[in-house]
Parts: sequence; structure tokens; C-alpha cells
Amino acid sequence: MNLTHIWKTTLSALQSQTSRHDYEALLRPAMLLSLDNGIARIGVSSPIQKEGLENRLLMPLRNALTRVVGYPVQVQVLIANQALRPEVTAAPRNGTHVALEPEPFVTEPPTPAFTSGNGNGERAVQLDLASAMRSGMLNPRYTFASFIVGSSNRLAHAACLAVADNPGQAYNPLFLYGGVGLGKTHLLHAIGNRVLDRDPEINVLYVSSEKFTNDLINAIRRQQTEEFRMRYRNIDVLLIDDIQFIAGKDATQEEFFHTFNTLHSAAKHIVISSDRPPKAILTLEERLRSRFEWGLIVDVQPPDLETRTAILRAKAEQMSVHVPDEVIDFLAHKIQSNIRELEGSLNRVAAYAELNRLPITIDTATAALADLLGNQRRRRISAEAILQIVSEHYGIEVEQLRARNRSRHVVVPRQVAMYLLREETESSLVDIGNLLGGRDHTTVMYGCEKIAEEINTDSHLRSEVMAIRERIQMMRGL
Ligand SMILES: Nc1ncnc2c1ncn2[C@@H]1O[C@H](COP(=O)(O)OP(=O)(O)OP(=O)(O)O)[C@@H](O)[C@H]1O
Repeated sequence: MNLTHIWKTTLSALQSQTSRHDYEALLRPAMLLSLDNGIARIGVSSPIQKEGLENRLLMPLRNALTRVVGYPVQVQVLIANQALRPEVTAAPRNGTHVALEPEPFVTEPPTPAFTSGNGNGERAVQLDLASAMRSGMLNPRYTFASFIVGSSNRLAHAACLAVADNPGQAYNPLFLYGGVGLGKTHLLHAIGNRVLDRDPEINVLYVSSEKFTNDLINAIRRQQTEEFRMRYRNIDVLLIDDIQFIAGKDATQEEFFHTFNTLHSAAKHIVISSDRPPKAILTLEERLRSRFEWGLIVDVQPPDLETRTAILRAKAEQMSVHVPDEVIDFLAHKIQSNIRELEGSLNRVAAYAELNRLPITIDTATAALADLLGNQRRRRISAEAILQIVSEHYGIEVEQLRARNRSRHVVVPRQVAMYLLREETESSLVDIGNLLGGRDHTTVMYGCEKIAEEINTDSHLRSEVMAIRERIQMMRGL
């Protein structure tokens, strides 16, 4: 493995363990300069980044590197010569694409610009700045083509596609919400990429609400609010990520309110993502909340087993790694609620197998993910607890779920229980059948498939399943 490969694998492993902010601000812009005699030299571009890495991320970094290379590694953080580092600042406005977000969304980890200097023939690679500028700050990997659609994200995907094909028309604003690592950012970028593919003249801006806030603060400080407004109000498609961060920030909310009004009244499109629906963002101003509710609000749920399996297959294919079906199935069962973690786990298993020259098997995967699975064990929820939650939700007794009763008010909860037991536990179809009064495994399979299909078309059933799932997640968190 060369330095780039080691660093990429380390970053993938760390992505699911660090906050998004730390990952984007501290890890992703850093670079593995050399690895000699068990000492990894990490290059950063500023004292702030060095301090952040040393204070917050040294241990995870050391552990992740150690796992990736398979021997103990010490970490040194160095401030690399900034002259070597290509600055990706606000891209020149060429009238096609406003690029305000910093480097992280430009490329894979920025290998460029640093000399790896390990004496092993690693060469410095020059960042293709021109292509970074061309693609703006949208991540070219986040497209609709690379997005796997399943029941958990079908509506969100369809709404985003509709916006990308007809910006300024239906669903304005489009408000996407859902938990961590479920693909909201991916979808925002996919809209941007598709809009630009179809018409490179359209001004698209992807920005996190944190970045919006910082830009505003800087503009106020430098008395450049007019420029700020020109920049943010002169775009055709605004993709704003993690809007929940502006809640409680008065000046930012005020500014965003006017940005929103200007864009919306000019039929420019606004797509917003958040970790929760507008109603649940408690300190959000009422006038913003009501505007967010003007268009379409759509959720992204944790992926079901089938979608997790499809995502893992697609990622393995992208990595050109053959991963046997039983290992895919194993990972899909183990990592349930976060796609970023799902990807990270596959990367880890592949790197572990490669470094230790092992075939990819369930044993290899168990060893590679030992710490992650250890944590999960503590959070495992029993099948009985799920039955309890389902029966409480529907106001019936657990015994009725097990009984032979076929009236609809019991059949639906029973099938929901089958579906959730399959999704949320490692129980086999036979186990589930036994748990539910000795039913045949084909009956269980039918129940699971029925619910999986119906939640796509029946919004009432969908929200019931979501509510039960939320309770299960809460129980896991306890
Ligand atoms: N349906 C999907 N198909 C393929 N990859 C996906 C899918 N959903 C998410 N991913 C991948 O999972 C990772 C995490 O997704 P993303 O960053 O979009 O999540 P998010 O919902 O914005 O999370 P956060 O709340 O942390 O911002 C990304 O690498 C993304 O490409």
C-alpha cells in the first residue's frame, strides 16, 4: 500500500468516528507525508489545524493508522509549507457556478501539494486545480447514479430528481430531513451535479449553513454585507445543508430569511437539509419555519436490509474488491443505521484483509470490526423488546401477536413486528416464526415483504413504522 492508499483508508475509518466538522475541517485537508520507522508525519496547513488535530484527534488518528498498517504507529503533526499547498478559495465567478465552500468537497483527500518524502519513491502529485474549479465545490462522486434507492429514501430521491430536472418549479423549497449519514448531503450534491450537467450556465451553490453563518459574520466584520448579499442572492439553485445550525442565531436567521425571500420570489430553487423536520427545530424563527413548510418536506430514513445490501454491493464494486455474499449480508446486518458507517466498515474489512493477506470472510470481517461490533453489542435490543414496543404502539397485547387471530387490527401489527424483527435483529425467519407463536418461515417472509412494499405507497403505514423504529433506536441508545 502506498501513502495515498494508507491515508485514504485511515480517513474512511475515521469518518464514522469523528464529528462531521472535525472530519471536514481537520482530517480531510490533512495529508500523510511520510511513514518511516513507525512514525507517521501528518501535514497540515495552519497552526489551528495542527492544534485541533493534536488536541482532539491524535488518539483516534494513531489507532486508525495502527489498524490500517498493522503495526504500532506514532503520529507527528507538521505544518507544511503553505507555498506548496494549492489554495482553493472562492472560485472565480465565471457566471456558471458559485463556489464558496472550502476544499473538502473538491477531491479525494488532497494528496497534492505535499511532498510525501518517505524516500520510497512516493511522488508529490499536483492537485488538478483546473478540474477542481471546473467541478466547483460539488463532489463529483455524489450523483444520482451512485445513489442507491430503497424504501427508506425513495421519496427523497424522487423529489430531488424532480427538482434537478426542473429547477425553480415544483417543490420549492424542498426540505430533506433525516438522521446522520443517511445521504442528505449526497442528494444535495446530486441535484447540483445534475443541474450543471444539463445546463452548465445555471448558477448552483452548495453551502453548509455553518459556512453561510461564517460568511455572514466575516462580511459584517469587514463591512462587506452588500457583497455577501450579491453573492447569495444571485444564484439559481441554492443547496443548503444542515439548516438546523442556524436555529437560535438571530442575525443569521434574519439574513437567511431575506435570502430565502429574494430567491423564492424570483423562482430560484432552494433545497434545504436538516437532521429533523422544521417543526422539531425548536429555536427556529416562526417565519422561517412556515417558509420551510411551503414546499415539500420529505424524510430520509435509515436504510432497510435490502438497501444496505445493495449499497455494500455497489461500494465493493466501485472498490473493485470481491466481497462474498455472506460477508455483505453480515455487514448489512451489523451496521444498520448509518450509511457512512456502513461504507467505513466495508473499507476497513477490505484494508484489513489486504494488509494481513487474508481472504474476505466473516471471520476476517469480525476481526476487522472488533471494536465497532463491541460497541454494538452493548446496544443490542432483544426481539422480545421489539415485540413489546410494537404491541404498545398498536395498543394490543404481545400475546395477540403470537396468537392465531387473523383480524386486520392484529395482522398488520404482526407483520410490522416481523418486518422490524428482521430489520433490527439478527433473528432468522425461522426464529421470528417461532417467536410469533410457531409460524412458518414462509409466512414470516411474506409478512416482511408485504410491509417492505407497502411502506412505499402507504404513507400512514410508513409513519407508523418510522415511529416504532424511533422508539427502538431510543431503546438502543439507553
Ligand atoms: N443511498 C445511498 N447510496 C449510496 N451511497 C449513499 C447513500 N446514502 C448515503 N450514501 C453515502 O453515505 C455517506 C454519508 O452520506 P451523507 O454525507 O450524504 O449523509 P448525511 O445525511 O448528509 O449525513 P450528515 O447528517 O452527517 O450530514 C456518503 O459517502 C454517501 O455517499
